Amino acid sequence: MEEVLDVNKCDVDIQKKRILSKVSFHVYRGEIMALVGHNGAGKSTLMKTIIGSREKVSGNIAIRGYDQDEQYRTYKLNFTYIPEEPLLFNELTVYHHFRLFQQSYAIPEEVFKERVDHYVQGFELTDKLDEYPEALSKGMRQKVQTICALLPDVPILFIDEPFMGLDVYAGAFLEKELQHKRERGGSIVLTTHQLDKVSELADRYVMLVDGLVSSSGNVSGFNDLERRWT
Ligand SMILES: Nc1ncnc2c1ncn2[C@@H]1O[C@H](COP(=O)(O)OP(=O)(O)OP(=O)(O)O)[C@@H](O)[C@H]1O
Repeated sequence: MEEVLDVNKCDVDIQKKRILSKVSFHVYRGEIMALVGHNGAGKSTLMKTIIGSREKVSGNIAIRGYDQDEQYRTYKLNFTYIPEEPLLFNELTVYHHFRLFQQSYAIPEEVFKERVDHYVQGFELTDKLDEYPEALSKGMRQKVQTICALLPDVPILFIDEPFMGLDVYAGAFLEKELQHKRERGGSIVLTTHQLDKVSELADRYVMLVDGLVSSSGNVSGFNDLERRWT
């Protein structure tokens, strides 16, 4: 199996406190990996470290063999990220956000138009394309951020709490899109507190307890884990 993400013995400190300790795991091509754990276990910190917005003290991270420290420019073109809280630009319209992603990831015009149409309809944003973020609800901003991350065909997508803030219809649409992405060979790492989503959607899980990987494995064994965890 082809390894897409390799996280190797990562230590992360925040304000001199060790938040992640020797975290190691990998993600294969075409699989969905769920990061689970209690509040404060370190899931968001781990994601931020992988995408490069938080520094590690030691360890290595590579995506498709591109090292985060040595080859960051290529590394970052191999993933997209949906943060827990939408981070949009006040001075750009919804459509301009999509254009920005098109340019950053060199998406061909035809593909871009087709995908924007598809996602905007699926997420019910057709009448919002010319709006600025301040005129959108939080859920709508989350949808815009989600579409941006879905537009490029990157090998791996990181999503912090994908279903938080989305209505039932949008959540179901996103779930279907994530499954399509996986069928096309894409990999996804997501954090979630919704344990039903883990068994429904993910292939494997990594469980963090106080910044340490306490267990990992196939989701088929997750029901047992869930009994121990809750
Ligand atoms: N900016 C920060 N300053 C100080 N401490 C932080 C900061 N960000 C995270 N932490 C600490 O790091 C630890 C891990 O937090 P993190 O947000 O990664 O947890 P999480 O597993 O994502 O939690 P949740 O499920 O609540 O989202 C917590 O103890 C938290 O207090």
